[in-house]
Amino acid sequence: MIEFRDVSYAFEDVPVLEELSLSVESGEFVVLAGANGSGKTTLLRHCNGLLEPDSGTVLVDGTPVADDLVAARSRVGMVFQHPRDQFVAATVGADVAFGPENLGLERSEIDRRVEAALAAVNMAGREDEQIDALSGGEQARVAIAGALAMDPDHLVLDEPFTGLDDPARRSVLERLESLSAEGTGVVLATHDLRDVLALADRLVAMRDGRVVVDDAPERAIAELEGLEVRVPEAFRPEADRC
Ligand SMILES: Nc1ncnc2c1ncn2[C@@H]1O[C@H](COP(=O)(O)OP(=O)(O)OP(=O)(O)O)[C@@H](O)[C@H]1O
Repeated sequence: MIEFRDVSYAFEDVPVLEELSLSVESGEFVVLAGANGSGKTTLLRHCNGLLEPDSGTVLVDGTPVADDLVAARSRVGMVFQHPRDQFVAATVGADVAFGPENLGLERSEIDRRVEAALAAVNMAGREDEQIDALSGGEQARVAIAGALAMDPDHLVLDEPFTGLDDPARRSVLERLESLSAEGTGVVLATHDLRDVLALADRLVAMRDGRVVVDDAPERAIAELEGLEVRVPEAFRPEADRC
């Protein structure tokens, strides 16, 4: 479980998270929505200690992140908004293998994970390609594959669909759905609620650093008015459709 308990955080003196509490159970699929600047990225960066709360606590499986950064970072797989920030190797295969290698796994298991993770993002067989030579969408897919290959207990993804074409997006969604069914907790921040609402157990929406909606998707969408969250047509009440 990932648990935020009364978390407050400010950049300089500007409050960004305000006494925010939220829990995500193992195996739960939570979609995080909210207008630009509502605090989603700031919240997610607390999951593995990239940011530390000014007050309050973030716990991963019961242990405060600050007490055991290594445990938090191996349990929580993160996919950042800007994939370039997370590459550590020059080629696709070496980058995706980096995390499993650090876990000390056997070579055959590492190779199996790299192959499966690349297949899940429609990048099968592209291990030898240079990351610098990939398009933005392809780099985003490699970043997701890197997190998948860690086989983490929880996956936290910040706008993972930016630049992804439809087949890649569908492939990633299918993988997230099966991971969640197998017990991996998924937290996905996105502006693009297309398709993800059908998979989500909960939709959490933020405004001004607080959680203002936390409900099953079908109920939550009725509470999103005024939050600048665009609800896909299929989920809107018939009267609101164009
Ligand atoms: N490094 C930083 N220094 C100062 N202020 C920051 C920094 N990062 C974010 N902020 C501010 O914190 C607030 C929340 O930003 P955050 O990126 O968490 O929002 P978000 O909900 O993820 O937005 P978006 O949907 O645009 O990605 C914004 O007002 C932003 O300007």
